[in-house]
Amino acid sequence: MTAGLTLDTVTVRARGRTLLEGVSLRVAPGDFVAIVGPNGAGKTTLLRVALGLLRPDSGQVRVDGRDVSGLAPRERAALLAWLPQRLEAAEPITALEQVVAARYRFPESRRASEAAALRALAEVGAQDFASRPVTELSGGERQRVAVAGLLAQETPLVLLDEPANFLDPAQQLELYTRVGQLWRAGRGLLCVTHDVNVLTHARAPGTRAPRVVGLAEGRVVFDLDYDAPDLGEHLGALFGVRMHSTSVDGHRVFVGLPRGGGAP
Ligand SMILES: Nc1ncnc2c1ncn2[C@@H]1O[C@H](COP(=O)(O)OP(=O)(O)OP(=O)(O)O)[C@@H](O)[C@H]1O
Repeated sequence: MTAGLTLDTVTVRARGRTLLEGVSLRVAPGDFVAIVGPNGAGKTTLLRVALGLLRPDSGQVRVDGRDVSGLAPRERAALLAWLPQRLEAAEPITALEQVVAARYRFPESRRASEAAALRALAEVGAQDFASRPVTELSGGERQRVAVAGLLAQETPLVLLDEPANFLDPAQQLELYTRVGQLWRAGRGLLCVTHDVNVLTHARAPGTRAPRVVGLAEGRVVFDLDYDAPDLGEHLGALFGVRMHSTSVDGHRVFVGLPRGGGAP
């Protein structure tokens, strides 16, 4: 099967340092893969390499069976959408303009692009921002506009770098519920997050679990289902804490505690 995103023994070096070492990973349509790891583990580097923004020193990245570095910008935009970690808004374009820009690969009229962009803004409850300059929006509002851009791009693969950045708890819950809808609609999702607990919101009752991939010093150290009994143990080792797993209203949640402390 060639559809989806495949990283095959990818190694990236920069300034004499190894940022990724022999990373192999596959995100097929309908997969939800979360990447977790300490600061500086290489998570963003992994996304950049997957997007073809950074060339691996060795190994291969294939999207839909093709080397990502050989894709023309429009071809790549038809396959991969991404939400970067930092949302820079240098130009005072409106939220609508920004989401329209996410449609550039579609051979369609301006009117059709605007209609699709407005639908996407409405889906994330950001229709009221449509005519406001993005430079005047709060971090959370800007994040919702960026998510509308992801929806408007209509790609089979979506890459997210800490999408809950800047969002309050209610917005985080909503965002991950929406991410879950994209997942169940058959998109392949690769999502960097510092907080595994948000993944529980992406899940509908009775559906399968997201995969959680641990990255440490540029290497994959585990690849487990969110339901795996030993996930807490692996997360604890990854972050250097004691990770307690519990259940709240049927949602599995993890709580990091200092090592050597007593039972909670
Ligand atoms: N172009 C570069 N040249 C040299 N070092 C780099 C370059 N890009 C990233 N790094 C280093 O590679 C390491 C991994 O960076 P990366 O941004 O991928 O980490 P991360 O896991 O996303 O971290 P965070 O959780 O803090 O966002 C860091 O130590 C960073 O300083």
